[in-house]
Amino acid sequence: MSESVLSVSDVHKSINKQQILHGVSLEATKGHVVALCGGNGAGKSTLLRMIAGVSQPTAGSIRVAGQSWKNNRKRYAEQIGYMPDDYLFSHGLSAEETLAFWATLRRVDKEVVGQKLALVGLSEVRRKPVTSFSKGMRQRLLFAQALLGNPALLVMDEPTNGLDPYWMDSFVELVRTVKDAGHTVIFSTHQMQVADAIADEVIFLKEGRIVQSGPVEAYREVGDSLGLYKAFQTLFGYEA
Ligand SMILES: Nc1ncnc2c1ncn2[C@@H]1O[C@H](COP(=O)(O)OP(=O)(O)OP(=O)(O)O)[C@@H](O)[C@H]1O
Repeated sequence: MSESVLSVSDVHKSINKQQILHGVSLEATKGHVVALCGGNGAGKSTLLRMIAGVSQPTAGSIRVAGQSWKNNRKRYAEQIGYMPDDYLFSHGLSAEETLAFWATLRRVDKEVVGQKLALVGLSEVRRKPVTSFSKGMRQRLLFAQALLGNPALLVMDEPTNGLDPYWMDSFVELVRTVKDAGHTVIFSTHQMQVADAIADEVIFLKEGRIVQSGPVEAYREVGDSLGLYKAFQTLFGYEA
């Protein structure tokens, strides 16, 4: 049997008495890429933040590489690299300095900084201020940050939002590289072409519930790459 890396079991979440998630369960095995798809307000970010350990479920449980936040927060956090949907970078710091700062927080050797910058293709611009970077370059830096601790699970919130086709393609390649290296990935998107390009499994979330899920091939069998678009349109009543 494949090794389970992420196990979300009957997770509920309420914020200010509003129920956001209603009993969500999902599994991801080692080296698998899961796309969490849904329209605005479906609960994707809320779920990903809980998997990342930023907030906690109201009920239910989440395990990552056998660890739970309740039992050991430090060990749990070590299993996860988190790429938020947005991040305000410090003014004046270069890419290298920014990553070195995060490496210190993570207690990761400084030499890893150079390796991760090379992996995401930012070595040549490592001394430039991050505030001069394009959206695609900043996304790459956040990606490098998420990989610093060599996590079992990479959690990414809308990683390709606002990227032009060039950065989108190179992002897809990066995810393939980390998948081949054995990392498990869960990411949210409403861009079906991204899900189609990199996901092994697709999960559709609507109003805080999983309404459909399955291997990406199953959608291709229904209508080649259009299968995912059609599923999205049918479920959410508009185009992705
Ligand atoms: N801190 C919060 N306080 C109040 N309501 C919240 C909070 N966080 C999320 N919500 C609500 O929970 C619901 C789900 O939000 P969430 O950001 O998880 O959705 P999403 O699927 O990521 O949407 P999007 O694609 O627009 O980012 C929304 O109705 C949102 O207003």
